[in-house]
Amino acid sequence: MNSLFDDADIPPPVPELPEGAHYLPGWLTAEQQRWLVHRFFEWAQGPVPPRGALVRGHEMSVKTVCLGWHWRPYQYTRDAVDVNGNRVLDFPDWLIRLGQKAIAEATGDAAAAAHYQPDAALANYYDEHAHMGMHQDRDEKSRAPVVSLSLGDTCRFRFGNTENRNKPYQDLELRSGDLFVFGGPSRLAYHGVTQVYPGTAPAHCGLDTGRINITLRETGLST
Ligand SMILES: O=C(O)CCC(=O)C(=O)O
Ligand SMILES: [Fe+2]
Repeated sequence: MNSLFDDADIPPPVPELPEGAHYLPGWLTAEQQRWLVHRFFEWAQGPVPPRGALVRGHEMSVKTVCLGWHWRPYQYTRDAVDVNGNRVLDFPDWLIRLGQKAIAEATGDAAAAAHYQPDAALANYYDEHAHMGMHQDRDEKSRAPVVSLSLGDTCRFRFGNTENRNKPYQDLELRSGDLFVFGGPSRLAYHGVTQVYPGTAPAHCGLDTGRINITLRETGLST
């Protein structure tokens, strides 16, 4: 076999998604991925360490560090009241611009992109055993889209409907560098991460083990 035509690096076909959901595989360059991975490790050294949030008394397997606003179920606060009480890091300007670029390229709607003002980021770290159950992102007052960036290991991402956790849903693989956006009629779709595939992170992404996912949101809150 001629390895020139090896298909290992060709992503699977892009699935048909419900209105408002957009999947842009390979959106981040290798350099951008490495840069974001470094930022994640800086954030993790910041005033609030990553922690598994308590959901109905159970600690999530995913460890989360927040920017702008601290998220805990089912509330945003400026201070990490359920961790160490410290105020979270500010939401950086460059991350607003990255979010706007993501909206522009995912939706083609330049006006929506210009108005997008994400003010909270949840940076999640998944080890090989971590997963995230089906849920809606509904603690935000704003219904502006959620922008999701994936780094490191590939995962199986389940994107469902707005009614319940069950079918219909679609499974897709989110790989390092992929962008996923959900807004409009898909803003409150249930979604989750059913599996992380260890050892699948590309060497260029700067993360040896595990997966990082960064979601950007507009909280709709002020001060
Ligand atoms: O890790 C992902 O791809 C999804 C993360 C997510 O749904 C969340 O942080 O609310
Ligand atoms: Fe979510």
